[in-house]
Parts: sequence; structure tokens; C-alpha cells
Amino acid sequence: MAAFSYICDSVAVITMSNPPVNALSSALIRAVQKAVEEAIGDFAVEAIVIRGDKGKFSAGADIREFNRLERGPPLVSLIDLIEDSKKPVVAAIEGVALGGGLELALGCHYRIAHAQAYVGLPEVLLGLVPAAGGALRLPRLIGISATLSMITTGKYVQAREALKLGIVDKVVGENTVDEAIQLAKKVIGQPLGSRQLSTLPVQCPPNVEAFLDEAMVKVKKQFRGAQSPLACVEVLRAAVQLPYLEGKKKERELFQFLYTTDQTRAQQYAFFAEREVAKWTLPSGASWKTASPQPIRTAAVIGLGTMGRSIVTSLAKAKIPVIALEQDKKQLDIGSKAVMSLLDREILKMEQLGHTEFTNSLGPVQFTLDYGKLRDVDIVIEAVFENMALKKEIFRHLSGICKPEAFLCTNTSGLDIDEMASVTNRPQMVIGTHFFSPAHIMKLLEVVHGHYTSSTTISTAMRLAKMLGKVGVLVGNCPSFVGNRLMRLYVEQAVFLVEEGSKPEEIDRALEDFGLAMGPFRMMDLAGLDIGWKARTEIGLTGPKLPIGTPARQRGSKRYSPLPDILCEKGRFGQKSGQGWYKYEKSGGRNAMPDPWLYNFLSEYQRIHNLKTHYVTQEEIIERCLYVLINEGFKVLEDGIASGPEDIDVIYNNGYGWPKYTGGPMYYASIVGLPVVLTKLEKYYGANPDIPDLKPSSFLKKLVSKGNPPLKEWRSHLGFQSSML
Ligand SMILES: CC(C)(COP(=O)(O)OP(=O)(O)OC[C@H]1O[C@@H](n2cnc3c(N)ncnc32)[C@H](O)[C@@H]1OP(=O)(O)O)[C@@H](O)C(=O)NCCC(=O)NCCSC(=O)C[C@@H](O)CCCCCCCCCCCCC(=O)O
Repeated sequence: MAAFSYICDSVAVITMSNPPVNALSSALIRAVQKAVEEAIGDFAVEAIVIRGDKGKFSAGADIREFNRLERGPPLVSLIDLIEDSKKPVVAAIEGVALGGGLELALGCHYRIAHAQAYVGLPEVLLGLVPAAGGALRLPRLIGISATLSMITTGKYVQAREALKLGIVDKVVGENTVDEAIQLAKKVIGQPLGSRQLSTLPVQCPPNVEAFLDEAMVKVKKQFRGAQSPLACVEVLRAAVQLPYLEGKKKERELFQFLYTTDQTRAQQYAFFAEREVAKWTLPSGASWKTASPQPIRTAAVIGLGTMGRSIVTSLAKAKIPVIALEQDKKQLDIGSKAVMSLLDREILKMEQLGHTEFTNSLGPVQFTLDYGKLRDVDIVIEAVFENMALKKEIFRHLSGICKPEAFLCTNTSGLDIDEMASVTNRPQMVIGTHFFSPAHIMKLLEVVHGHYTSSTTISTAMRLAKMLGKVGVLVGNCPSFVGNRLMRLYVEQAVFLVEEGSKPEEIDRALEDFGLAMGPFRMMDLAGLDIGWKARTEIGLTGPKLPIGTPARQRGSKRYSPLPDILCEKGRFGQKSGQGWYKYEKSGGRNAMPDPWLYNFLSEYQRIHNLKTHYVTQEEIIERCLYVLINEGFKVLEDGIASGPEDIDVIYNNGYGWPKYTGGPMYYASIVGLPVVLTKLEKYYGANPDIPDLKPSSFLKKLVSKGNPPLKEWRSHLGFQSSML
């Protein structure tokens, strides 16, 4: 656990050991406490170094212990013991010092970090506040403003930025522990007063109260609906207004309050769900344990449109050398300029954070028109626009050119992977990699498993996700996969509600108040209405392929709304054309304003189609839009397209702006209660029998009939006879 491991010339080195991340469990805290007490009491020891085993300092409190009833010794007292020590204590930070791990390091008198290490107080991401003095000591070290930014976002700070901010005293390229020992020796006998952070004054801007009031307003807006960022501002206020010991009481109070909320439970669920989906398993028994990923030393991207550019950037950021290919000189010039500008921005961002070495650590990018250059790459990501014929032509071509061991990926948001695989000489090495825009920023990667895809290919694509710093979620091959399959119904429901009398801004507001980053109409306007229009035209839902005589608001026996098609026919494509569901200050403008033109247009539309409108309540907006999405989630599970509810939640939390503090759509449904969701769906389906997507799925009904089991048991009720995984 922890050992007062060795004494090196009067310096005791204490190693924290609790694999894999040295989380501060009760047992580890107890062991460190014992080791520190021993070192303090040992005459032969004049200074102490604390380090973490296996290259990681500590990832903080052991989250798995949060829900246990028994409590171990408090971390807070251990940190106080360290700070009060008359013998200097140096933290040797390798890997990570997060949450309680950083708080422990802040209790030490000095901190040395390895250049690759990072530190942070990410408690807010778990719906909590730092509760072992972090939010009280950090502002005494680096000031209120920098602390505010760190604790309200939970962002991780690389060693060099930490040095710039003053969190660590020194950054070293190697031998962190040896350097820490040297420093410890050097400071033996020196006064420690100025190094005991709890005794120092908080560094405040001139009008700190106004600063904090403003911060509260900003945080409320930025993290709409989330409780813990607000508590983070409160704890900082306590740090400013109260003496350290009273601040500690406030910090504990806030932690205790948050500790019992649904939000922290949801966020802890979301944390573990992300780790769980990374451990994919197929019904065949193949899994992350049995299939080894192949090395990805070089990559190629085909197509330098919006997606291709940011995929290239993402690969370069991960230091993977990449060849970017376009079909003609003009497109290549435009694309390469765009990529260079994205890379420049990334370099600038990193330089601002103090990473002077970053420039050299981007993977090299080579631009070409020549397919022959792709001969030796390990993986190709095709990212041309959504056209099956074109994609197949490319895959046929790649088949003949790439080395036999090369994996072929397609970036598609819903086209059939098997159809593309079928034209290659290696269908088992073809896989879908559905990136989200902008790909160098968004964390989600849907990894789409086709019928022929081998487990080695899956393993390699999931490994690629990790290399790119993304959360990979393995899904089956069906139209629109998981994320967009659910999203389509949510958006469709929102449009039906507009036909029924609601306004786009009312629907957006209701869903944004629920916590979604952006309501459906603002989202459609941002993405461009023409994209969906083209897709619907291609499959004959609208446009010239639509059979003559098809009723305007019906396709087959289902309700259909032609509203988005009509807007496109009128040239209203959203932000890009300055008008869509909203109007904008100019083409490309971002400021969505309700449009009186649209109100008149909708009244006329309702009159022409003889629609009876009604007052749509906020409750109906939320329930119809979200429950139809959740209902489809149950169908996705039933169809074996996702292996568990966690997969759907991770997709929504990381790719669709779903509020993580509700855990994700499926977790949210489990909290609302499946019988409630079922009853509401039955009610809405009863009132709208021409919307079959509102008809409760049989899996939802089955779960309700089994007594509404907890989410972690849902998988065991799935048959998986028809698994697509
Ligand atoms: C660390 C990472 C960056 C590593 O990332 P990587 O990608 O390398 O690996 P994984 O993410 O896959 O993780 C590997 C493995 O490790 C597990 N794990 C990671 N972190 C933890 C952890 N902190 N605890 C437990 N387990 C952890 C992970 O699950 C994986 O396990 P698996 O089985 O799947 O292999 C990355 O993992 C990461 O970012 N981790 C999270 C770091 C974090 O969030 N830390 C903050 C934790 S909260 C905290 O520290 C709180 C502190 O402020 C101290 C609080 C003191 C409490 C005092 C309270 C007094 C009042 C008490 C009142 C209580 C109420 C009452 O009873 O009245």
C-alpha cells in the first residue's frame, strides 16, 4: 500500500501504491499516514519525499469507496500532518496528481513534476467540490482567478503550465524522484512558514467580491443546471472571506451536501460507464482482453472537407504521421491551407499554455494527390462526403494499393459498412470510425463494427480512439448507427411540436433548461438544414423521387413534416444562409433571433394543412422529445446495436451535448423510473397514433414487467439473439 520505503542520505522516500492509479483509498491513506508519522518520528530522517508507484503520483480519492458506509481515516488530517511537519516534505509528481492527489501535493512544502505529468482538481466533473483543502490552498498559491478556472472546469494542467501558474516549483525531464531527493536535502533546516500554504493570505484581485459575483453569473450560464460548479465558486468565496479553518468547515459542508445529490451519482456513473465501454466484449466471446490492437505508426486521410481536415489535425495532435489525400489540386490547396491553419491554432494554444516543445511534437502531415503514397500506411480513414458510390470506388481503389495489413476505415455518420467492405479484398479489416465535428475537439468516436469486421480490427480502432484522446464506443452497423438514429427521432418530434403550435425558441429553451447544450432548432441551423434535405431527397422522402400523389404530411402510414424541406426550398439553410428556423445578423452569423417571418409562415402552413394547434407545455416538450429518443435507445439495445445502456449514455454525454449530470439518456430514464417513461409514451402514442416511434418498445415493456430493475441489470434481460455486435 504505502511504504516508508527507503532512506537516502537522511531523506525518507514514501511510495504510495494502489494500482492502477494510486487512488487514495482508506487503506492507502492509513498507510501513508503511518509512514509519515514514522518518518517524522525518526531521528535519522531530516526530510521526506512522497511519490506514487509505477509512474503515477495519485488520481485522488478512491471513487469506488464513495458509496461505502464505512469511513477510513480522513485525507484532510493526513494533509494537515504533512503540512505541519517540521521536516520538509517534497512531492515528486509523475503521471498524474489529481483531486485528492493534488491536494496532498499542495500539503507538501515543495512540488517537483515530470514534464509529462499533469495536475488538476477534477472533482467538479464528478459533481463534487475539492474537499481536502484544495480550493483553500490553491488560491493562496496561484490566486483566485486561476483557481476558479481550474476548479469550475476540472481541467487538467500539464506540468509546464503548472510551473507557469506556480503550482509546482520545478519541472524535470527525467529522474523526478532523484531530483526531489536532491531538493529535499537542499532545503533541510530552512524555515517552512512560507511553504505552508494554509497559513498564507489568499491572492485576490482588487474587487474580489464583484469578481466572485460575476464568476457566479458566468458559471451559471456556462454550466446550466449543474450544481457543483456553483459550489466551487462558493468554496472560493469561503476561502476569501473566512480564516482557513472556517473555510475548511464550509468546504466540508458543501462537499457533504453535493455528496448526497442525484447529480454526483449520475456523474460517477458516467465516469465508470466511460471506462466500462472501453472494455468491449462481443457475444462471440472476443473482447479487448483477447484481441490485440495492431500498431498504428502512420495514417492516411482521404478527403479534406470539414471532417477530413479535423481528422488530420486530430491525428497530428496525437503525433501520428499522416498523409492527407485529395482528388484534385484545387481541393488539395484549399484543404491543406485549412489543415495548416487548424494546426497553427493548436500550436498557438499549446504555446500559450507553456508547451514550447509542442511545435516539434505534432505528427508530420504530408499532402498529396497520389494514391501510391498510401502504399505503406497502417491505417486509412476515408472522409469524403456521404455518397455510397464514391466511397465504394475509393475502397475498391484502396484495396489494390494499400499493404495487406492496412486497416481501412470510413468516416460515415450512417452508411452501410458492409456494403463498403464487400468491394474490398479485406472485408475483415474494414470498420466505421464515425468522428464528430470538429473531430480534433469532440471526444466521441463511434466505432462501427460491420458483419465481417475482425476483433483485431475492432481492437485497433478502439486503440486509435484512445491514442487520439477520444472515447471510443463500439456499435453495430445499422442506418445512422446509435447516436444519429436516436437524434433523428428527437429532432423529428421537435418539428412535429412546431406543427402542433409550439415555437422553435420555446422548444429550444425547454431542452436547454433541461441541460442540453443546444436545443434542436439551434442545432439544425448550426449543422445546416440542407444536409438532411439532401439525404431525404436522395432516399425519395422529398423531391423528384417522391411518388406523385404522396400526401404532404405522410410517408407510408407515418406522420411526416415537410417543414424543414420547405425552409430549404426557400433557401433557408440555417446559419450559413443567415436564415433557417431563426434569423441571423448575416450569413454565417451565430446570433439566433426569433423570426417574425417564420411565425407568419407557420400560421399559413397550419391553415393550409388544417392543423389544430394546442398550447404545448414545457413538460410535453421535454417528455416527447426525450422519451422518443430513450424509447429508440431501448430498441437499439433490443436490436443488439449497442451492448448496454452505458454505451448509449457515453455516446450522448460525449457527442451530443447531453448534460452529464443526468448521467445520459438511459440513466436518466432509470432515475425517472421506467414505469413512468412507459406510461407517458403510451399516453403520447395514444394521442398521436401516426407517430409509431412513440409506441413503447418491447424491451422497455419487458423491463417494466420485470419490476423496473436497476440499470446495471438491464443487459441480463437482453436476449441478444439478433446481436449486430
Ligand atoms: C487518472 C486518470 C487520468 C487515468 O486515465 P487512464 O486513461 O490512464 O486510465 P483510466 O481512466 O481507464 O483509469 C484506469 C483505472 O483506474 C480507475 N480510476 C481512475 N481514477 C480513479 C479514482 N480516483 N478512484 C478509483 N478508481 C479510479 C478507473 O476506474 C480505471 O479502473 P478500471 O477498473 O476500469 O481499470 C483517469 O482515470 C482520471 O481522470 N481519473 C479520475 C480522477 C479524479 O476524478 N479524481 C478526483 C477524485 S475525487 C477526490 O479526489 C476528492 C478529493 O477532493 C478528496 C475528498 C476528501 C473527502 C473528505 C470529505 C469529508 C466529508 C465526507 C462527507 C461524506 C458524506 C458523509 O458520509 O456524511
